[in-house]
Amino acid sequence: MAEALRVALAGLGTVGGGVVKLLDANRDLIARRAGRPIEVVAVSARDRTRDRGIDLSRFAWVDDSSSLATLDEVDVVVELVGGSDGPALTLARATLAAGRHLVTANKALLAHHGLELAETAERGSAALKFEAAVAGGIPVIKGLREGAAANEIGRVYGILNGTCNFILSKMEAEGRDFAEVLSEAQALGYAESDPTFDIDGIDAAHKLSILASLAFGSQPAFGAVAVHGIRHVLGADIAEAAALGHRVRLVGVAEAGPQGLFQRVHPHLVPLDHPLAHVTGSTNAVVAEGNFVGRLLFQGAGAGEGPTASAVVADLIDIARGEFGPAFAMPAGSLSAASVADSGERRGRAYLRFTVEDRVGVLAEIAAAMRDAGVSIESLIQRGVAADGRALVAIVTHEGPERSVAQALERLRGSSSIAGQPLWMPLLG
Ligand SMILES: NC(=O)c1ccc[n+]([C@@H]2O[C@H](COP(=O)([O-])OP(=O)(O)OC[C@H]3O[C@@H](n4cnc5c(N)ncnc54)[C@H](O)[C@@H]3O)[C@@H](O)[C@H]2O)c1
Ligand SMILES: N[C@@H](CCO)C(=O)O
Ligand code: NA
Repeated sequence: MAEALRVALAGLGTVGGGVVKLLDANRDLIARRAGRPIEVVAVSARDRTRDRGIDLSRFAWVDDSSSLATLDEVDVVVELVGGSDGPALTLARATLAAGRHLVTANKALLAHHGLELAETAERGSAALKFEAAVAGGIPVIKGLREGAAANEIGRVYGILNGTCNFILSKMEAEGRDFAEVLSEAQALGYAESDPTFDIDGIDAAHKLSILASLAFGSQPAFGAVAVHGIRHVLGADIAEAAALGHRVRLVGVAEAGPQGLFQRVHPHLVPLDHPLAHVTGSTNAVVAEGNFVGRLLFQGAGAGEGPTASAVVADLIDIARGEFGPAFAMPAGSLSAASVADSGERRGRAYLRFTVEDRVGVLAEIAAAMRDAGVSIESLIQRGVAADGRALVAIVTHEGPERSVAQALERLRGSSSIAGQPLWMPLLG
């Protein structure tokens, strides 16, 4: 058998520990499939003494992770530290600049620096691989980059954050509000080190920018994605959505349109006859629409030790086989700049929810604002009066431009009849 592929591993947390365990458990099978053994030779993490349930004495230990990039006996560096900058970026740059291959699960790093890293990788004929970065164990990077490579993609969208999907599913199943469910989601171990990245849609936006790059040949650019999280979704919104035959899901959508590429992460109302409505708990799912292949659905575990390690090691097997090309499906110099999302011209149906004072004229005021902005109302429900004397008004609009809905909301801003911020959610079409 050929010489081993020698791996240096930075980060021994959930994913890094999983990679060591997987390489141990499936050692022989991986060697047969890869045509050569894959061996970890050096590791780096913050705490050398922590018990991780794995024997680290067989690996060289390095305190400064960036020095893994230039260790003599290393072919590939696996970056599982996390963070868009700091030690992860330093290590990624140093590894690729040294002409070494890099595998990473770090979507934040790629969303912010993917273009630069892809250019450096190409200059050094090195691989830059990141299957674990989007939807964890689901082979969606391979699916788009290889499986669907012959297609023009019209739209790619999906549930890209397990933490949010877990929270929304729990709120739905148990009729509870966001704040009550949040701590349970954090205990799952899927949350980012800064959990606001999950809840505010940032993690999903990182992943969406990577998917968009693969699907549309755009430069990965976090700043081009419009981002809204699930913080303001109430249990009552989920109940109204259910009454309307929908479920609330945080969906990232990247779509080619007349104004260029549009990328947005936003809670959506998803109709019950759509597969994404049936994705529950921490599961992820991605849909890609190709002009020859049709609709593809990728679904599975988007996070966790085993599934994420499975994706990291799949990348190592590709490298061991010598199977890799440009990081983002075409040479970095051919990727086009991503246009910044402008939703104004988009058309669709929308859900709007207002918390209102229960008094004469409130509904008329809301209806007038809709009329004046040219928004056509499909249905309107006013629900109950709470102890504080407030009621909930939920509206679904007919299809129309998003700009008109934004104008209606603008007209209502500052109204003394409306408490707090109204919530707007598109219906997934
Ligand atoms: N946990 C998941 O389910 C999951 C899924 C997909 C992608 N990811 C991504 O994988 C990466 C790792 O995530 P995780 O959940 O394993 O994180 P984690 O916090 O469990 O582990 C991070 C590891 O990095 C080490 N570390 C921190 N600073 C370091 C430094 N300067 N040098 C060397 N090591 C350092 C820590 O000691 C720890 O071992 C992140 O980019 C994350 O977004 C995680
Ligand atoms: N925090 C992420 C981990 C996987 O990338 C999630 O909840 O989906
Ligand atoms: Na993946």
